[in-house]
Amino acid sequence: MTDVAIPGSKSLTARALFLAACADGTSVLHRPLWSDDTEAFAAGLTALGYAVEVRPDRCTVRGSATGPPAPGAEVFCRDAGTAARFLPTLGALGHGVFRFDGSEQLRRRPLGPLVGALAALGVDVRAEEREGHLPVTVRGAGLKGGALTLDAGLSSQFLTGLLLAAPLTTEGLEITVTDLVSVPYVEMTLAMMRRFGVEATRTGDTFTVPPGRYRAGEYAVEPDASTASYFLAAAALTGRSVTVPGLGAGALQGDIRFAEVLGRMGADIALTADSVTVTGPERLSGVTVNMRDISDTMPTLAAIAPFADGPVRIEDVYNTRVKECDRLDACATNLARLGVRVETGRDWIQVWPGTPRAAEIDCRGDHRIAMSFGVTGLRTPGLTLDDPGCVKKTFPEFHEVLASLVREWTRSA
Ligand SMILES: O=C(O)C1=C[C@@H](OP(=O)(O)O)[C@@H](O)[C@H](O)C1
Ligand SMILES: C=C(OP(=O)(O)O)C(=O)O
Repeated sequence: MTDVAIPGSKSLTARALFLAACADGTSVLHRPLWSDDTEAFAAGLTALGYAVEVRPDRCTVRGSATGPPAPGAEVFCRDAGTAARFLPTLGALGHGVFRFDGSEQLRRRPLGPLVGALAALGVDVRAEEREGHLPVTVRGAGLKGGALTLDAGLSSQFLTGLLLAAPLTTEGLEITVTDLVSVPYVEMTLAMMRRFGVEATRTGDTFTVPPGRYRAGEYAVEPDASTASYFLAAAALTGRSVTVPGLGAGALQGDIRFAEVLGRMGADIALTADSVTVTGPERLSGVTVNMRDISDTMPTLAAIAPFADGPVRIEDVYNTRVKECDRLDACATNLARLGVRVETGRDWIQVWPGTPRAAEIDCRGDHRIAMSFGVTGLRTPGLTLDDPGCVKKTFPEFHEVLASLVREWTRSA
């Protein structure tokens, strides 16, 4: 059995940074993730005037319960969806002109529902070039709050951005969603808000957040469950065992449920309060799985799917088409390059058993495509990635950690 140390959760780090920035007093975050996305998030907070002190294993944030201290800012979100969908709500709480922009990749991704929601709340918010996309300028004048409807069918991040900011509005927010994906991320948001002292409620499709004050404190970030999926998949694919310490039954991240999917494919799963272990079977079985709640792990499953003894079908993942790239298309195109039979529809992908042959993977600048097919490479001699460095978005050391896992397996064989 091999322990793999996984860096902190991107989603928990971003939420903890936001909440600490909005709390009264100074907060300390332990074991946050430092990667391109969370560095962009922290730099965004610094631009907004918050005092953020970054150390490798710890981060200190001095909060302001009355919105961003800066009288205006330019915030560059790089490739980070979290920064683009959470930080503009801070601009709306502030007083001044706040401009948000991102990489070409992030500019392509949808932002319309958040822009529309802020406008419905009376905020002066404008997309500069293309409706519903970065760059946007927010002229903050404090946020009164109120009731609104929101379409979160392309991304739950629009809802999370509004929920996190809601307690700092004068009247609170009542948000009714007409559609919602990635529900566990919203549950994570509500749990984190509670951890920082604010109770939001959900009744059916309506989320209600009263005005309130976040409490500063200490917060320890769990290892990232989406990152863990590559190492759990590696164990499932090779018949080996991997344990991820620090990530167990009490995890706040929905992506821990990827282990259950591997269990349905015949892997042995041991979940304790604070660890998960996957042991691969002789041969994986085919499976049909709805991944609407855990769609960041869709590429992980698609990339090991050819090695199952029957078809693997992944359903209800339309919104993976508007992530760092069109992930359904990227998975299908790369599997086809490897000589594997694959078919996709609007919101699904099906992969048939096959023996992948050597090919170069077109990563499309997407860390999850690179990491997922990096795992395929464990059983595909000659597989290469055209852009291995794109893993820096969430796990700059991915390739070294995977290689050292393989070295350890070889030593113990
Ligand atoms: O709120 C979050 O931290 C995230 C929500 C999910 O996005 P969508 O809601 O767009 O699916 C997920 O894919 C992303 O990696 C992180
Ligand atoms: C979709 C992702 O990131 P984000 O939306 O936070 O940019 C991801 O990490 O897979």
